[in-house]
Amino acid sequence: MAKPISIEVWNPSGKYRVVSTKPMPGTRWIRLLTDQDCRVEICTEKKTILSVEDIIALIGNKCDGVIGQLTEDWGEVLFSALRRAGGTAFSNMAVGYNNVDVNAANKYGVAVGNTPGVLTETTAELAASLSLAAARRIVEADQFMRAGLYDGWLPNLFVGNLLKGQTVGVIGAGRIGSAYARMMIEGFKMNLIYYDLYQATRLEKFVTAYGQFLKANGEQPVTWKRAATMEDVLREADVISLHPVLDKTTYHLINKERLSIMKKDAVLVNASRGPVIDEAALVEHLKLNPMFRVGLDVFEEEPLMKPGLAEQKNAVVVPHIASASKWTREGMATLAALNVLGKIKGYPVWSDPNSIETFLNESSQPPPASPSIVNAKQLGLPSSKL
Ligand SMILES: NC(=O)C1=CN([C@@H]2O[C@H](COP(=O)(O)OP(=O)(O)OC[C@H]3O[C@@H](n4cnc5c(N)ncnc54)[C@H](O)[C@@H]3O)[C@@H](O)[C@H]2O)C=CC1
Ligand SMILES: O=C(O)C(=O)CO
Repeated sequence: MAKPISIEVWNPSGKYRVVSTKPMPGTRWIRLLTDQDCRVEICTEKKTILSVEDIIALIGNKCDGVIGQLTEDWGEVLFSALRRAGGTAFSNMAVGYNNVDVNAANKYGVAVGNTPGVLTETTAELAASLSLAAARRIVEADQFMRAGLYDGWLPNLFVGNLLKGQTVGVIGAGRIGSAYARMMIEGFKMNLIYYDLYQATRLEKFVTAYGQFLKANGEQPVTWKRAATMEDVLREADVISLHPVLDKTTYHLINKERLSIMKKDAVLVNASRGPVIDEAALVEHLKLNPMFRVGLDVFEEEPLMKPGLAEQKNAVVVPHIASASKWTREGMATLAALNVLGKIKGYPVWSDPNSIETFLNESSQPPPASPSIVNAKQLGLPSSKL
């Protein structure tokens, strides 16, 4: 017999059963659910990544909705199990939902929520941190200090790259890519080149206005360019940060060939999804080009790194923590819980998933709506007029 899964239960007499596959930061998300007659069951298993079988056991025979994680494989098997248990609501505690088969969810009439907006700045700040850490060799220098190797200032010690006046390249200039671009432009007076399927009009206007401000102050103005091809970004930029969604069009977007056209001393940052880079090709490139540096938050086969990556001094690696600020993680939990609650209660879907502040305001009741349901149209869910 399978070992029972350990859980923590809130409001045992609640009418609706909502399962969270992981403990999540804060308590507001729990309160919002229990106040609305939900029994909340939180999986407290020590195991980091739950299997499909573990989640089927959690869903059980009666489950109205599940809050899940980006490490879980939400496809046909789980959505059919959820539907059999009477459930129609699922939310990822993440903005990216490449772990979710939305077609399967549609087939079983399950709403799929995600958590955009609340993590935009936090994620962009981590991408900016990785850019700086890689450009200025901060991790290498830290290790050198701790190893007791510092025996005095030297003209050639840990020389890195100056950002001011250089070009920042952004691939995927959506919410996070645009926020990152602004940080690098405003903070370090970098010029912008970006590639996206859509024009980033607000970002372009910001750079134009900031350039005019600098010029009026007698400083060198910053500039922007929307690249016709991704290769243009790779050839021209000194620091390149990847922020697209992961789908068929972005899988191995950065491969051996594209790495070879980048500047030999470029900095490449990835805080989107690991498979956007062919990581084995990247390891080879790092070995052959010691001046080329990367900052990685995500990996092709998490939690693993491809062989050789950990040994490369020109790589800064952190464990998928880009959205890990307290405010953001509590906000993600709140949005995910409200996505599930909204569907269970038959609330409409918030009409602008980018404007979620009202759901995050702790001193007021959130509006009766699901903040962000990605398959609302396919399921014919009503849109909130609030
Ligand atoms: N490392 C982490 O902890 C985090 C990672 N993410 C990842 O970042 C991604 C982006 O998040 P947001 O900015 O909120 O999403 P978004 O939807 O606002 O931006 C994504 C952009 O990528 C563009 N894009 C799509 N296909 C493309 C292609 N083939 N070439 C170039 N651009 C393309 C889209 O047009 C869009 O502008 C998420 O999907 C998620 O995978 C998000 C948050 C935290
Ligand atoms: O939200 C996401 O997509 C993440 O990767 C975690 O914040």
